[in-house]
Amino acid sequence: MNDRTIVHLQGINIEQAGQRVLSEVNLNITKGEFVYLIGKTGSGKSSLLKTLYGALPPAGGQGQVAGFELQALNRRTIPGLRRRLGVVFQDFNLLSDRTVEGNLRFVLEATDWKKEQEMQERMAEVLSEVGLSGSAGKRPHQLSGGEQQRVVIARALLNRPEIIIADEPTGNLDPETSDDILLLLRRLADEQDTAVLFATHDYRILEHFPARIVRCINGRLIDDEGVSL
Ligand SMILES: Nc1ncnc2c1ncn2[C@@H]1O[C@H](COP(=O)(O)OP(=O)(O)OP(=O)(O)O)[C@@H](O)[C@H]1O
Repeated sequence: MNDRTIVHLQGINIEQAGQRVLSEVNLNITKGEFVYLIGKTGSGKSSLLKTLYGALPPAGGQGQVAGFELQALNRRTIPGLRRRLGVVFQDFNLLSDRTVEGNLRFVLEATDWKKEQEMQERMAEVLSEVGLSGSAGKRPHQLSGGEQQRVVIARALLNRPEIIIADEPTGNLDPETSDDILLLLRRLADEQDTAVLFATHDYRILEHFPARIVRCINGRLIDDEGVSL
């Protein structure tokens, strides 16, 4: 572990409804690193991601994410952790009755931004980063699936997260649009030093855009070489 470590798990056990899903998980991710998380359906990818964003307390072991101790998280500290993370799901989860700007504003207000000019500037910045500067006034249904996922990524970037946790973010997108979203996240990792943990079933993406891979298999997390982490 060093001062660029953003995820540090040691011997973490993960359970769902009292059943062990993953045992003795060790994982280190550093700032700016791009990591794929793969594994068959039901192998524990989403459970691991939930543990990282504080939605599933570990059933044993030790872990830190963005400086927060996972075992010590509680209702008071979880909002602080969530502010250091950007979470992107397969379903876009945008508020359909609000514009793109309204969706971004909703998050800024929920995370205590107060000054109108600063909010305007930050919304313009994140929309520019995802290539949607002209779309602030549109509603989600006026955007394509790829554009909606870009809005979700813009929303995830608002508070300058140290890591983006993406759970099958391209699962509902066609191959070309999936590539665009993947390349956007990889550019953010390179240019903004944001780590990205990208859960996917899409072996085409892994082949076309190689990066570090961690795999859930037989209740364990293993690295690219098949060594138990
Ligand atoms: N809320 C829950 N309550 C009970 N069991 C759950 C819950 N969520 C997941 N599980 C179980 O935990 C195991 C791991 O599920 P998880 O969703 O983490 O897998 P996954 O690798 O993300 O799968 P997929 O690729 O299908 O999303 C599965 O056996 C699943 O049935």
